[in-house]
Amino acid sequence: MTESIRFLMCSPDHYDVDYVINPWMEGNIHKSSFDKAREQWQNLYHLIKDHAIVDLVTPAKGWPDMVFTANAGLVLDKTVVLSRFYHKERQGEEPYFKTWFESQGFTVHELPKDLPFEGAGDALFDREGRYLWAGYGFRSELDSHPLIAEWLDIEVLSLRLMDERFYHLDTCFCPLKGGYLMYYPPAFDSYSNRLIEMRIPPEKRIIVEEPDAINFACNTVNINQMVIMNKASENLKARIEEAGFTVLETSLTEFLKAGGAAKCLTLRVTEPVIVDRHAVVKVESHTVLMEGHLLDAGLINRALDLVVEGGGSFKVLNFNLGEQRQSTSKAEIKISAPSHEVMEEIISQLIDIGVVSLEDDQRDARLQPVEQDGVGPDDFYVSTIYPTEVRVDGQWLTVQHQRMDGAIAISETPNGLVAQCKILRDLKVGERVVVDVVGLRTIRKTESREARNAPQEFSFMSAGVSSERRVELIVEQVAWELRQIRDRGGKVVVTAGPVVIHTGGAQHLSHLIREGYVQALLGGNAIAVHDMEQSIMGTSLGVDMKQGIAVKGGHRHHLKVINSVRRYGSIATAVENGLVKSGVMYECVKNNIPFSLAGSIRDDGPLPDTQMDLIKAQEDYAELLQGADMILMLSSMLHSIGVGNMTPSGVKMVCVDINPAVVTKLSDRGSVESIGVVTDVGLFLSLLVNQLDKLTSRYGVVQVG
Ligand SMILES: NC(=O)c1ccc[n+]([C@@H]2O[C@H](COP(=O)([O-])OP(=O)(O)OC[C@H]3O[C@@H](n4cnc5c(N)ncnc54)[C@H](O)[C@@H]3O)[C@@H](O)[C@H]2O)c1
Ligand SMILES: NC(=[NH2+])NCCC[C@H](N)C(=O)O
Repeated sequence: MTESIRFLMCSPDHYDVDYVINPWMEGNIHKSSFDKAREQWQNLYHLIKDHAIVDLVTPAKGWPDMVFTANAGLVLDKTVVLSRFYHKERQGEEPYFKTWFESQGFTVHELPKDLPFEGAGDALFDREGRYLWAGYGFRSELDSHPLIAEWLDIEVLSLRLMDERFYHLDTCFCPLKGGYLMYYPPAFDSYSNRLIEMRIPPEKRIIVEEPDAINFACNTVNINQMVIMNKASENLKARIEEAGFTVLETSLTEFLKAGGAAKCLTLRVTEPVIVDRHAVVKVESHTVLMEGHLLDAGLINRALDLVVEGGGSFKVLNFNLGEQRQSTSKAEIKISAPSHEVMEEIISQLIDIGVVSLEDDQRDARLQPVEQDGVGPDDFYVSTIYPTEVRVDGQWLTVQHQRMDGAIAISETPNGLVAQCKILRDLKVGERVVVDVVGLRTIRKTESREARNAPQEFSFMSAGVSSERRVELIVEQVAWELRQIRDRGGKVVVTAGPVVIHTGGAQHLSHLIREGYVQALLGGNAIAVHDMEQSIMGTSLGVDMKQGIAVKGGHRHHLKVINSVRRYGSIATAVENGLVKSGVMYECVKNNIPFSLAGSIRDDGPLPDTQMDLIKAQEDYAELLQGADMILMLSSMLHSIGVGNMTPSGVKMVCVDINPAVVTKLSDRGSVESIGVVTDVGLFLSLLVNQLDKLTSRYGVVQVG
């Protein structure tokens, strides 16, 4: 017997599966056998007793899970951090464990009431005593880790649990003597896995596979070179033995029904104490403010989900609920993350949805100089579509040329500091670029309840993909908007792919251009080629547009068209000389509508107007997009995504595509102004033109094209 090692156990007099608080208990209510449980517990008790001292705490009636003493608290030396159970089903165990610890002369630390932490079930010492691994995600809150680090004066490494079957750290993670670690990696998020790999060298990692993990192989009691567990496969046993341990199996099936096994049934009350240790904790906290229709627009849910999905945790410090339909709510939320890196990622996503960091009222943004033209600092802040402000030298600057996926560059000008969004290639030495996420805020329009809720006639719908039956309603809305924009002299930009022509949409798009509904056209080589092919030869990609059948030799038509237009030197000259007599390109030229054709690797020809210098093409696109009120994106994934990336929020975007995935990608920018329509583009355009004609005649201004 090793005198210096002691464990605390609790006999299963009142043990049963009485309720469900973890997936193992489901379907097992009152299914464990009392006699068998007692026998299994006795076997474990004697096995441990042969090698260590076992103390017993008196079981209390009505608290069936009290057998799992690992959850009593976390002990180091003569100090204990008492558990604060997450579920009320176990909270009644707390006073019994507290009394026991006090009777044994421990100094007992108690966490605040609303800060769950489930003791040694969720916190495991490295067996060399160097640091503490602490789990969070299901039963214990990340915010408990800094307090534990302080009280036990030890470095805490936070690990996030992801699989609810492994809801306590000790169900999937077991540090062993000699710096070994037996664990089941898929139970953790990638950040935690990296942290583990940084601390434990590969030769000391004993990876447990799922079949062993679900037999609670990681839930092991380690006494020197011995490991006691419910069950292990031959393969796992061999690997553990290779590391120098003896494996003792003892069946604990009745306790598995409650979600526990060997380690859960014990609490080690003598832990190796390293004298030279210090409290270190990487957990960071940050207080943020949210304002708006937090409940009815679902903003608070989105924010809290982002925090949790990002690996952080939160505490709502204040919530001021707006009392009336039009009033907004306000919430102050404390966010915690296991490291600065994780915090940065979470905050940057929260900034995107308009959350304001409270500390940032006092903090300037962090800037780093551009050291090479066209290259940003490593962790530059990636811009979004939302209007952004950045705090430099104590003043908030509005970022100019807002766009997605750029960097924010600060330059000194004779008129003072200027902040602007720049794509990486445009960064210049002499500018400074925002890194990290401090000193930044985005300005979000308060979304009204109505905009977020079910679509109403003539109100622009919230972001989301429409179902087929809503297409007509959307067409009505788009038609209404197009008319409004035209009447007030606004700007509509169309980006379109060749499918518009193949689906018979050319005549409708031509109509829109002729009627003044389009102020710029963006596309590629193909739309122009197929449109002019239809105009000159009556086919589109060799298919007769009237009869819908392929014409003999038709596959060469578009090349002939390209060749003819090349002879004229430009589309405009070809139109002026009567080669092209109708269609989309014809209307553009005739109505002085600027267009930009961006080249691609698959282009035939190309047409003389197709810009094969892609940087120049992007600049042309950006210029034509300036000041747009609405962008109609018609069946071109390539050009639509390109356009989406350079457009700030506030511009209405309508994306029409037959593929829901494309529509979702484009319309899901989180802004109310984007709308997706999953339908055939030819059909959409024909409905749109019809509706516009109806609207126009309703106003008594019938215009004949
Ligand atoms: N001959 C040529 O030079 C030639 C030919 C084809 C494409 N290209 C070039 O290739 C690039 C990409 O072309 P793209 O824009 O056609 O391709 P793309 O793949 O980017 O987009 C086509 C989109 O149309 C959608 N679509 C298909 N049928 C539809 C329908 N009936 N209704 C609505 N949506 C429908 C698809 O889901 C897809 O998202 C462009 O630059 C283009 O100019 C050149
Ligand atoms: N340390 C452990 N993993 N303990 C297992 C506890 C089981 C108990 N039924 C619970 O869900 O809380």
